[in-house]
Amino acid sequence: MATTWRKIKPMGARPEILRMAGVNKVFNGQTVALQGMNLTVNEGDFISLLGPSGCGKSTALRLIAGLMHPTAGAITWAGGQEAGDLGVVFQEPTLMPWATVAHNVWLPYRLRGKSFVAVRDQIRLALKLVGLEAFEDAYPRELSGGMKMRVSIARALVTSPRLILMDEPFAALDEITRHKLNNDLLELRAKIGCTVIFVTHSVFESVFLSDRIVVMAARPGRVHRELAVDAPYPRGEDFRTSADYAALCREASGALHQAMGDAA
Ligand SMILES: Nc1ncnc2c1ncn2[C@@H]1O[C@H](COP(=O)(O)OP(=O)(O)OP(=O)(O)O)[C@@H](O)[C@H]1O
Repeated sequence: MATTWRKIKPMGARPEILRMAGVNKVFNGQTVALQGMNLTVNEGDFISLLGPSGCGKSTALRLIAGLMHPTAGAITWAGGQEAGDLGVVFQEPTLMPWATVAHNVWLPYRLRGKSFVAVRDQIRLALKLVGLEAFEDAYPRELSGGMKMRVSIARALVTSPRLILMDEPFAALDEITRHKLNNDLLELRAKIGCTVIFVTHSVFESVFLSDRIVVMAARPGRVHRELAVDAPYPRGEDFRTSADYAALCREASGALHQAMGDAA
């Protein structure tokens, strides 16, 4: 993993890294999960995909991850995609119970044929970034839910990916742990300048984390509206309890209700 991190540029100066253009996804010839989805991702963006259940948020992530192909349209990486360009964090930490924390974080490199010893420093660095450097020899069963999720995040960022996809990673955690991990994720982003697409149902979480919120509508799944969250980072408890945050949440909530009304 890189030891010199990317710096997050101001919104207007971020180079494009990925583009979805006119993407449709139809399952079994009948379920139109996405129709005409357009999205441009720029380096350093923190984008939330916010929308009602079934609007195609996970489908969009799975398409970007290359786990399936669009029925129509194109997903293009600027400069082409290379191994290690993508890190993925799912709602469940999906750790191998028989392997130590360090061996779990090794997985993306192992799949590329790199020995544990060759990437040990990168693994240690990734664990340090998520505050688990003292747990490299622990097994998943010895960790709390929040710690398991941190291991999953370390595994996603160990290759210094250009883009990290997170599919409702904190949805199963209690409120306090979720807030803590939201704070830590922003700190992490400030340190390493990663680009994130984050799927959530939570207006509050999307406003707290993102600089762009893509509100999606269902039936068929599509982008309803994009909102810029024009609040400076770093964001912490002061932001979470501010009038600006409340106003931004009201705006995002209004857009979400409109999107759900559109779909009704
Ligand atoms: N493999 C599949 N086969 C058939 N239909 C699918 C498949 N995956 C998703 N769908 C359908 O596509 C639509 C979009 O699903 P998707 O999981 O992307 O929505 P979502 O916005 O992520 O929902 P949620 O917030 O509940 O996770 C839904 O109608 C879903 O039933």
